Amino acid sequence: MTDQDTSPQAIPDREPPVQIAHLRKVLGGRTVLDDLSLTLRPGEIAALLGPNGAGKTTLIGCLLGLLSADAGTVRLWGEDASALRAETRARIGFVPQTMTGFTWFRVGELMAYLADYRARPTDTEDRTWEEWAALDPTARIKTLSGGERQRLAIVLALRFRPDLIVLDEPVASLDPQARYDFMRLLPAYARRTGASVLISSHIISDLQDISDRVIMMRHGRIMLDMTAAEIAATVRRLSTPPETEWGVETIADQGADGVWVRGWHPALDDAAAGAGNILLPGDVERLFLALTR
Ligand SMILES: Nc1ncnc2c1ncn2[C@@H]1O[C@H](COP(=O)(O)OP(=O)(O)OP(=O)(O)O)[C@@H](O)[C@H]1O
Repeated sequence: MTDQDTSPQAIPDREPPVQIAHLRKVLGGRTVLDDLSLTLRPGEIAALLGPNGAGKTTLIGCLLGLLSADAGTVRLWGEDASALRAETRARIGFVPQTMTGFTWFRVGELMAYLADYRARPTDTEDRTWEEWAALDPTARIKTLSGGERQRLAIVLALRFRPDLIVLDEPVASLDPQARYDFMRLLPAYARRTGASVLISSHIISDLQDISDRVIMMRHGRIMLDMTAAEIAATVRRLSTPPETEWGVETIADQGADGVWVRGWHPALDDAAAGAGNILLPGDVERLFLALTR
């Protein structure tokens, strides 16, 4: 990697990489995404969390223009996601949940084939992902294990130095060492290249460490969209229902286990404890479990 920006898009973008407004998607007669709005800013790393069936993959499909919106708009750098120019499409690196196809290729052949096919040159100086993946270039793709295919999908998506990286559960089949290394390399790489990242995963502890922002979905809607720091500072679990004058909003009621609130100020901690509350600081994993129960 050189410090010089070798990407063809050195001019700052006027529009955000992702801008979704009032998106609705119906699949099989069911509303799977419902009035969903989301903006991703340049260089931001956003974690997309949600239980099975929440709509994460559908949202990613709409974002990439693979699925059409039934209502609302999806724009990438100001362009309609369903009609992106080839140059704009080449700015996106997408890692799908599972990589299918291309089974007859060898690893090295597929890399070369896709490098020719893309409207953007491969970053040949930066071997971050090739080194991380440690794949045999002569191996046939049909012989790769699930985790090796996942590594390949990551290399194929990222070696073009994308400006927008979209990852749909990229680590599910990686071994612990590969996952650990990936979760350290990804934010460093994004910071270095200025890429924006949207990453979905069920492994919350991974995401909370690397993301600037946590987006929690359920039933096709965004339930919470905050930075991890905001969650730590302004979200608490109280053991008793909050006093109204504290000016907080209840976001999840766990009955005997207490109430999650947002809009908290750390200066209230002592007063709340003095009133007999057992306070739990905002924590992404516990909050997710409370919101999606
Ligand atoms: N083609 C389809 N026809 C009907 N329903 C669909 C279709 N594709 C997805 N769905 C439904 O849409 C909902 C959202 O699915 P989606 O794959 O987006 O969820 P997800 O949040 O990615 O889940 P997971 O964590 O399990 O990957 C699910 O209830 C799913 O059954």
